Amino acid sequence: MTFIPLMINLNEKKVVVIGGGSVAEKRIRHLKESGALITVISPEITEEIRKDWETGKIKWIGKKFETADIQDAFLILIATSNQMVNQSVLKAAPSHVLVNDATDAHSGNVTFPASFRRGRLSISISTDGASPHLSAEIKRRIQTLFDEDYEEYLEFLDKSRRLLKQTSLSNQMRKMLLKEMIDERFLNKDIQSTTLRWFTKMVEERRSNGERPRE
Ligand SMILES: C[C@@]1(CC(=O)O)c2cc3[nH]c(cc4nc(cc5[nH]c(cc(n2)[C@H]1CCC(=O)O)[C@@](C)(CC(=O)O)[C@@H]5CCC(=O)O)C(CC(=O)O)=C4CCC(=O)O)c(CCC(=O)O)c3CC(=O)O
Ligand SMILES: NC(=O)C1=CN([C@@H]2O[C@H](COP(=O)(O)OP(=O)(O)OC[C@H]3O[C@@H](n4cnc5c(N)ncnc54)[C@H](O)[C@@H]3O)[C@@H](O)[C@H]2O)C=CC1
Repeated sequence: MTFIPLMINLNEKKVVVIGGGSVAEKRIRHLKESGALITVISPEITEEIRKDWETGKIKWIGKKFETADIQDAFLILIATSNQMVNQSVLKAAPSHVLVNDATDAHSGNVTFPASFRRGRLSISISTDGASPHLSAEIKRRIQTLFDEDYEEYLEFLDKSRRLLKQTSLSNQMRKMLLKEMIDERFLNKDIQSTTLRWFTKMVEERRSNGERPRE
């Protein structure tokens, strides 16, 4: 049995965080980007979590964990430093719910990798719980290989791909061009604009010939 990587859409999904310390804070910082509806269950919370609560970004219930807190959750994050509490959350979690245990990779069914984004490019590293430090170190090394220019490059690749779908080029030619653009010289913004102009022209020519665009 091994954990496999998945990307997840948490928009509007209920995420319940048990615990309000530094680990919970780190997770919440990350989760806020996802559009999840975050509820924190914890008698005490950090300054940063308190600010999120005061500004309405998250819900906080200032009490100890009880089974009823997690019954309608989509994802449960266990982040207290009390192993007895963590065990009782694990026991109470419905079997179909996603559970992350920050204190033990294998006791839940999802783990958090080290990750970073460059716009629509996202890169994640996991060590199956063996060494979070190594994940973080590998992330730092990979970050230097993919600089901020990748954000725009991804947008360029997306636009190009959409335009190419609307041209009358053969599938083979389209694939060849898409592959050709996976080259460092296309990180250059001038080359990007020239390429997009060329693709746009091909689409317009197709339209003016009265041909329907591809579906
Ligand atoms: C299972 C998992 C939790 C999950 O999935 O929720 C987990 C578990 C544990 N972490 C522990 C400790 C530390 N974790 C970090 C850092 C990170 N931990 C992250 C993920 C994960 N950590 C998941 C597995 C990821 C994988 O498989 O590689 C990262 C990658 C991502 C993130 O947290 O967002 C993030 C780096 C982010 C970045 O920089 O990018 C540091 C370093 C630091 O803080 O600087 C330390 C201290 C040094 C040390 O102990 O190694 C302990 C022991 C606690 C204790 O001793 O009390 C446990 C429990 C255990 O397993 O023992
Ligand atoms: N995944 C990771 O990256 C890391 C995980 N850890 C693990 O995460 C655990 C938590 O670490 P920290 O956040 O630093 O601990 P912490 O001590 O700062 O916070 C613990 C939180 O749990 C809350 N809590 C205690 N009893 C509770 C209960 N009955 N119900 C609800 N909330 C309760 C407290 O109010 C507090 O907010 C540690 O046990 C550690 O093993 C630690 C470092 C990194």
